Amino acid sequence: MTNVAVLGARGRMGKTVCQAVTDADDLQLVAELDAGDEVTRETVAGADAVVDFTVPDATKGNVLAALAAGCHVVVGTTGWTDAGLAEVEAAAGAAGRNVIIAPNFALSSVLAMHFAALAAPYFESAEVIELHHPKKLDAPSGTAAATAKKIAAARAASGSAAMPDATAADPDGTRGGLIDGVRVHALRVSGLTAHEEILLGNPGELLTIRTDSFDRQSFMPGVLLAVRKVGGLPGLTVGLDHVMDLPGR
Ligand SMILES: NC(=O)C1=CN([C@@H]2O[C@H](COP(=O)(O)OP(=O)(O)OC[C@H]3O[C@@H](n4cnc5c(N)ncnc54)[C@H](OP(=O)(O)O)[C@@H]3O)[C@@H](O)[C@H]2O)C=CC1
Ligand SMILES: O=C(O)C1=N[C@H](C(=O)O)C[C@H](O)C1
Repeated sequence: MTNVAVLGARGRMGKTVCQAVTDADDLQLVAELDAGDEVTRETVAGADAVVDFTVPDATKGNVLAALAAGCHVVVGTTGWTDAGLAEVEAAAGAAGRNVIIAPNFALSSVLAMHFAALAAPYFESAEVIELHHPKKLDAPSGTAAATAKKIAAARAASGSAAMPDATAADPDGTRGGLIDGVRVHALRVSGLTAHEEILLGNPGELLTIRTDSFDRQSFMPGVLLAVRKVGGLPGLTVGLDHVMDLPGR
């Protein structure tokens, strides 16, 4: 039996994770913590693994505290910087505990990112559109940022030329943000949950890769997989694709 503590337990994702852990035969929910609760050896109540779905401003502090409390950590919260990841990697090494951070635990989204990276070298244009519920705090989504970075890395590795774009003026920023040279567009619309579209184009053809999370249940198989695997993946792992060991990575 693996003991699990959930941080952000009163949030949209945290509540869903608490239920999924409770429903799993091999996992036991031992602590539900939220804003205002300290993360200590006592409050995590013997957890082997801590799951963090909180807010970008709090997640790094939570991860460092959970490592100090002797736990492995699985993180879904977005907003990570390279410096923050390096700090966590060092802390995990020092504590002898492991951390998995994934911008998206939905299998459809992990596969969409993977397919986009595989396809990117074959197209001259690539842009990312992410669509979310209006209560989301950060933009662009962590998933869209990761997607853009994977596309950019694949294009760089294959020596792709710069994308064609004749835009000479964009005073209102309607061409979207640029992440590693890839355009990213963020939509916030009531009724949506979490969605992403990746458009890859050549003269006369278009490949559209789309992923839709209609329900937060979609993230649970990935979260539980990470909880079950984190003890065996030394140090810091970023992205569920590494946990799933996808072919062609
Ligand atoms: N990786 C993935 O697959 C997914 C990632 N996410 C990401 O997960 C995060 C949470 O999303 P969501 O559940 O929708 O957000 P919510 O706002 O619904 O939940 C966040 C919860 O964390 C609490 N909280 C705030 N500060 C702290 C703290 N210091 N310690 C503990 N808890 C705290 C909040 O409390 P209060 O409201 O009182 O501030 C709230 O209950 C976001 O970054 C989101 O982008 C979301 C879905 C999937
Ligand atoms: O805030 C959300 O809802 C989501 N956040 C993650 C992100 O920023 O990529 C994952 C998913 O898109 C849902």
